[in-house]
Amino acid sequence: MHIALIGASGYVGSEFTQQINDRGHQMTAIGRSNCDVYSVSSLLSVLEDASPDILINCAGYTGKPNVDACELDKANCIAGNTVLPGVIQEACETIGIPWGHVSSGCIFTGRRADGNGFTELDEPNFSFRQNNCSWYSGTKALGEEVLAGASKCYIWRLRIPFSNIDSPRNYLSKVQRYENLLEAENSLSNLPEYVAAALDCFEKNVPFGTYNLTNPGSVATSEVVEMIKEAGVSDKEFRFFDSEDEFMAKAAKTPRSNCVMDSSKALVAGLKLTPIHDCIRATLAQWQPEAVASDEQRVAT
Ligand SMILES: NC(=O)C1=CN([C@@H]2O[C@H](COP(=O)(O)OP(=O)(O)OC[C@H]3O[C@@H](n4cnc5c(N)ncnc54)[C@H](OP(=O)(O)O)[C@@H]3O)[C@@H](O)[C@H]2O)C=CC1
Ligand SMILES: Cc1cn([C@H]2C[C@H](O)[C@@H](COP(=O)(O)OP(=O)(O)O[C@H]3O[C@@H](C)C(=O)[C@@H](O)[C@H]3O)O2)c(=O)[nH]c1=O
Repeated sequence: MHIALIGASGYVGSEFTQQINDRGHQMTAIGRSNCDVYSVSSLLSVLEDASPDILINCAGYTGKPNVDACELDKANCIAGNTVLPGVIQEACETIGIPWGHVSSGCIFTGRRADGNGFTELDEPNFSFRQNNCSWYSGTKALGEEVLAGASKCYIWRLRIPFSNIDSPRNYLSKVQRYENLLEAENSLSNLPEYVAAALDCFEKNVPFGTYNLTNPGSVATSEVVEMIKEAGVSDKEFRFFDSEDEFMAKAAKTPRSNCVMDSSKALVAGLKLTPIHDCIRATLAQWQPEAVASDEQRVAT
């Protein structure tokens, strides 16, 4: 299969690149360096030259080191997360290729009123419509609205990614590096499993639509800390904020989405996502501290 990948240079895009190569697919990377990605005609011209079978969009604006930074660059953020998916949709539909878009679970907060996790049928409750969200989350929710009714399109929701490779973007690293932690319950996505599930959608002819690609279940920050200690990955004295108010006052500029998601639609479709506690333990057992991590040592857990 020949895959056009938009956003290959990023954290999520690097994992897609690795797995696309590992699976023996051909790949054409498209980005701002070789295309005006906001122009349908420019994008079409690159796509017509390359003639891919499918397209994957993992470009977007996340803010660095975290979503607080999106509050300072709102135009770029809404361009990358809301406008860009619409341009890509138009281009893909014009040439009739299937495609997938990396969305985020950060368009939800908490749990559903019935206590269950949010499914793909639930309306985002952390969005501009609720007027309760960060700029980042608002733009991601709007990005999904832009794609409502898209044909031959997957929307894959990723949420707080982690892997065994220590890095500033990895949630398991963030937990070890933050001075103080917010106690919260979250569904999370193991990045290698997320990317494998996304690629499997095409290979297994999974029906198009939206999928919560989070590892089944949810986990509290304090449980993650216990697993890090049990695995011998860190013996740090972890400290917690007393409350969300203290977190907001001392460490954050904009509210965070902490939420529980239901991934049963993905599991029923045959996508592989390991239950969250098992997955975190397996990931920590293969932990590669940043200083020694390299391509050769990379293990897909
Ligand atoms: N990392 C995370 O925690 C999560 C990420 N996601 C989503 O995954 C996607 C990728 O995130 P991640 O890999 O972490 O981000 P990175 O910042 O690591 O990479 C972003 C990629 O998108 C491109 N890009 C950034 N801003 C724009 C823009 N305004 N217009 C066009 N292209 C842009 C960059 O290209 P260039 O080389 O040109 O700068 C780069 O390839 C995003 O859509 C994000 O919302 C979802 C949930 C969690
Ligand atoms: C800043 C900070 C966050 N946290 C917590 C809050 C939250 O539960 C968790 C993650 O918050 P961060 O600020 O690190 O990350 P944030 O930028 O909110 O992360 C998000 O990035 C975007 C791109 C997404 O789409 C999300 O899925 C998620 O990965 O860490 C602390 O415990 N202590 C801290 O000092």
